[in-house]
Amino acid sequence: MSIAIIGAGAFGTALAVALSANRPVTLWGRDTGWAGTRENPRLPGVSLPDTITITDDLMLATHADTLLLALPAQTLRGFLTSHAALFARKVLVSTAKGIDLTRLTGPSTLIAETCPQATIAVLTGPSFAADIARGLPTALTLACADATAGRALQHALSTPVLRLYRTTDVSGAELGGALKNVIAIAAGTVIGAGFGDSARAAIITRGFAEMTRLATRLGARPETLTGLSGLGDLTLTCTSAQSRNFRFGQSLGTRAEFDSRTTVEGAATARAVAALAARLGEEMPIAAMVARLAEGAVSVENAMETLMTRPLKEE
Ligand SMILES: NC(=O)C1=CN([C@@H]2O[C@H](COP(=O)(O)OP(=O)(O)OC[C@H]3O[C@@H](n4cnc5c(N)ncnc54)[C@H](O)[C@@H]3O)[C@@H](O)[C@H]2O)C=CC1
Ligand SMILES: O=C(CO)COP(=O)(O)O
Repeated sequence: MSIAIIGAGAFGTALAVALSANRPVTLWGRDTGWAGTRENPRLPGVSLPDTITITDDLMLATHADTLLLALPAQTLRGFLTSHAALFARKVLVSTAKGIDLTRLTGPSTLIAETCPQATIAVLTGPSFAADIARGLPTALTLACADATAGRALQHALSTPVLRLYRTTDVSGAELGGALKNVIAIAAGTVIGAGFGDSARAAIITRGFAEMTRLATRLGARPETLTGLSGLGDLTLTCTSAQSRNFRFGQSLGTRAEFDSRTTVEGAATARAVAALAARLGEEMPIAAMVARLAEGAVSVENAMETLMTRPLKEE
């Protein structure tokens, strides 16, 4: 199996470092002006080994048979549409955590729509780029509907410090990764606003209930949601200031400025979730509130009051 990573942001670069322990890896980025230094400014302090070929030549990168797509979720559809011919018969592994706002689908469906002959997989779970790049022990979910291809990917992408668990539930795995970002914004907001750790625990738990309700309605298996890609990543992202989604939430809570160039997948996904929930007639009060908070349509105090004064119900 030959591997290229498409997207030289923090996560693509971290994956390149981890996987280069097994074999040579190609890392493609649209802006690789930093390549001569062997240090990506998006992942400072990490020196890239010589076994990684850094390139901005997409033709060269797509010589590999297996391509890991490490682009932000809202850019994936446009990127795949523009370059579909290069990706047509590849094994495509998405690492994006989001729901596309225009199509209201996850990355695997975007890939299926643009590259119908590709083998599709999803790599997701609790894993900060900086942790992976430093070689810290990490466990992820590898989801592929084709069990044979999934098994081959699981073995090829595992290393002594990167342990992959396998599932055929692609939809469940990618929805867990997308939805946890929305709840992480809510958790960050609660902490930023000083509502306390008890309120955060409530947001995590009720947020997980929302995640499970929507994902299972969309065909996910409940046990996938309780795995690494769901509960695992939700736990990480709602409790660590390493998370950009959590920090964005904190900035809403404290009314501090936030660098708009930072990748925060949960804001767009919250809007996508609100639209999906309306279409399906599902109640997603926390996600709906995150969508309004991120747009500045409601104050943090009003958001919390609205959530706390909803009609009382069974758990
Ligand atoms: N950073 C992390 O710890 C983790 C990130 N992820 C996911 O990985 C995906 C990528 O995130 P990061 O690498 O962290 O983001 P990043 O913000 O560090 O990098 C994004 C990269 O995508 C490139 N890019 C953006 N639009 C593009 C386009 N239209 N064409 C080509 N390249 C484009 C940018 O130039 C940049 O190199 C996201 O979906 C994120 O949720 C998943 C697990 C962990
Ligand atoms: O998905 C992640 C960890 O698993 C990274 O989270 P952020 O995108 O919020 O930084």
